[in-house]
Amino acid sequence: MSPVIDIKNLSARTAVSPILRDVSLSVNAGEVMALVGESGAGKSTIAKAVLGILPAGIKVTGGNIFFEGTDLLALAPAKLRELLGVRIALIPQDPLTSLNPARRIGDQLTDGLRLRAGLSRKAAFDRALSLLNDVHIREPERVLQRYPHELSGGMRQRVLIAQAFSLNPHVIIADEPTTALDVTVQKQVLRLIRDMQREHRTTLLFVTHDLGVVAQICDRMTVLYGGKVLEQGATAEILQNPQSPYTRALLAASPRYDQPEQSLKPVPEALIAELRREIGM
Ligand SMILES: Nc1ncnc2c1ncn2[C@@H]1O[C@H](COP(=O)(O)OP(=O)(O)OP(=O)(O)O)[C@@H](O)[C@H]1O
Repeated sequence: MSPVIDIKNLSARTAVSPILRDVSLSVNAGEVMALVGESGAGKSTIAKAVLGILPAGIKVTGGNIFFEGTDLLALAPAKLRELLGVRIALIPQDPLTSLNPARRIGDQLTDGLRLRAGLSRKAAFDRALSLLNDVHIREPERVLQRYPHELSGGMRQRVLIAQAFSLNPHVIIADEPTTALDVTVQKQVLRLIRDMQREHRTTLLFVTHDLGVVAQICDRMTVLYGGKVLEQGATAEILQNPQSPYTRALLAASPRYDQPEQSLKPVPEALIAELRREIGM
């Protein structure tokens, strides 16, 4: 089986420093791949590179990002825009800033269905209603009339999950999709993403710093530090038997969702210093 996403030797840098160092990873159809690492590891940069939305200060200096065999980095911007939202969709980190505050939920949710899938206004609203039902939003008719600020954070994220799945994309990139939510809502939203992913058999690239989240929904994981891949493999295997000293330290530093009272050990500074020397940071 050929991978849906196949990143090969991707490097990127700012004017002053490397951000991604020879990153390779592949995600097979229907699989959930986690990008894991602490802040600054380069997780979001990889996600943005796939989506073609790298900030102006970061340039790709080498490598390829194949999506179903097509190198996204070699694609004309207009062709890339055709894929985004339709074949490749995003569940963003902050639902409030990702929705237009001045437009009703219904109008925002139906845009893609009308403009990209060619549905009539009526058909798009019917589909939006059914999508809101799928993400367990009560009274969907009323919610379609609301503005984003009238919804809770969890509701807004459900709307964005509905939007991400609305055009049956082959890949969804979820960039820390539960970080902005409070803990009980995080669990519900995570379960929703997992259920939707399984039902639609969508390939999912899941950016997170939370190993508890990885354990719950990701089939495989890629551990990053300083823009470099340190370890990659099946989640269960890595969590049970991490090969990289950094992954071991990251595990020791993470609260276990099944044993939250256990004391945590921060990643040792000596290990970070050694890693930075190895990577050449
Ligand atoms: N617009 C930018 N200009 C310059 N450097 C940037 C820019 N955005 C990110 N960086 C740098 O790129 C590196 C990787 O950042 P990135 O956001 O990909 O990490 P991350 O693993 O997603 O971390 P976080 O969880 O904090 O978002 C960091 O050193 C960051 O400071």
